[in-house]
Amino acid sequence: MADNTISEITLNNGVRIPQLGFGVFQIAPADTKAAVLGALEAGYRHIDTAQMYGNEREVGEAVRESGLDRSEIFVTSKLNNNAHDPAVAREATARSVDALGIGAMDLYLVHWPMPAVGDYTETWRAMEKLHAEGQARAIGVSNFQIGHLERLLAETDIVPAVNQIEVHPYLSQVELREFNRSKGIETEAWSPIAQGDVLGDPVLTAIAAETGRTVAQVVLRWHIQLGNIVFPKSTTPSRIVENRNIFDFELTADQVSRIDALDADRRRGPNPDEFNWIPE
Ligand SMILES: NC(=O)C1=CN([C@@H]2O[C@H](COP(=O)(O)OP(=O)(O)OC[C@H]3O[C@@H](n4cnc5c(N)ncnc54)[C@H](OP(=O)(O)O)[C@@H]3O)[C@@H](O)[C@H]2O)C=CC1
Ligand SMILES: O=C(O)C(=O)[C@@H](O)[C@H](O)C(=O)CO
Repeated sequence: MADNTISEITLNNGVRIPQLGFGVFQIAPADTKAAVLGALEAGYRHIDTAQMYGNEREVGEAVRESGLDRSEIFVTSKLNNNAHDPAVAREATARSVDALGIGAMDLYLVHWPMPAVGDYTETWRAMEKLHAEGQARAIGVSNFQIGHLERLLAETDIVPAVNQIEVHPYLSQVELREFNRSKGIETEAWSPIAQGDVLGDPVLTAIAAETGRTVAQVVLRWHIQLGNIVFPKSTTPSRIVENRNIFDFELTADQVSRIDALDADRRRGPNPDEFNWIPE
């Protein structure tokens, strides 16, 4: 407990991923390199970006300029919603790999299933080919519901390594996380502190007082003990450090249960069954 080392999880193809990372959604390109360098300085070794975020180039610059060996940093990106077509997916992936400029991605995800727009099984077939060609060490999905996963598992070959979904104390996603687990798919939790929405909660505030930690640390620690992979976003240097320091304490089973009980099925982001937004 006391050494505060970030734990790792072994994905279903043997690739290892740090359980804590740093998310860069809504970090402007001009601010991204400094934020990622700050996170790497604080000890993070896992960065979560996406074509949609417009900051892959700056993430890559930070990785290259960090002084760390490329193999020490785990980088995830995501296929954008306008690329649900095998040929378009191939072009989009080439642009991502070029922008990042760090060789193969460690993990590459289909960002949203986009059920009314394209056929995500065709997109996944394209991802399988890109993986076989070495563009990414592991491939996975994001925002896939149980029905989407069942179809993928029935009609394609590679079981996604992860499913990156919205999870926080107000949306604990018990059923979907259990489904992921039963299929060997790791759950990645996006908006792990609900973009700050949970931070004033009285139950969480009480547990923070009991543990001598901040509410953000308590919530991130809850994710870690559930087995979720998390990558909180912050551009505040003190919070970047605070969020990293969650491996030197443990919540009791009772504290975990009290956080579990906060589930209210309340999303901050879109419902993946209905979200079919295509960026320009
Ligand atoms: N696959 C998908 O569809 C999605 C993926 N994601 C991924 O998940 C990552 C994290 O999710 P995100 O939506 O950014 O939300 P988070 O739950 O990580 O919350 C980020 C917000 O919380 C604030 N914050 C961070 N740490 C603290 C702290 N210790 N105390 C108080 N406030 C804090 C940040 O402010 P400040 O920066 O000012 O410090 C920011 O406003 C994204 O960056 C992205 O990588 C996110 C959404 C969708
Ligand atoms: O951050 C992401 O990864 C997202 O997909 C979100 O931005 C999502 O598209 C959204 O919040 C739309 O309102």
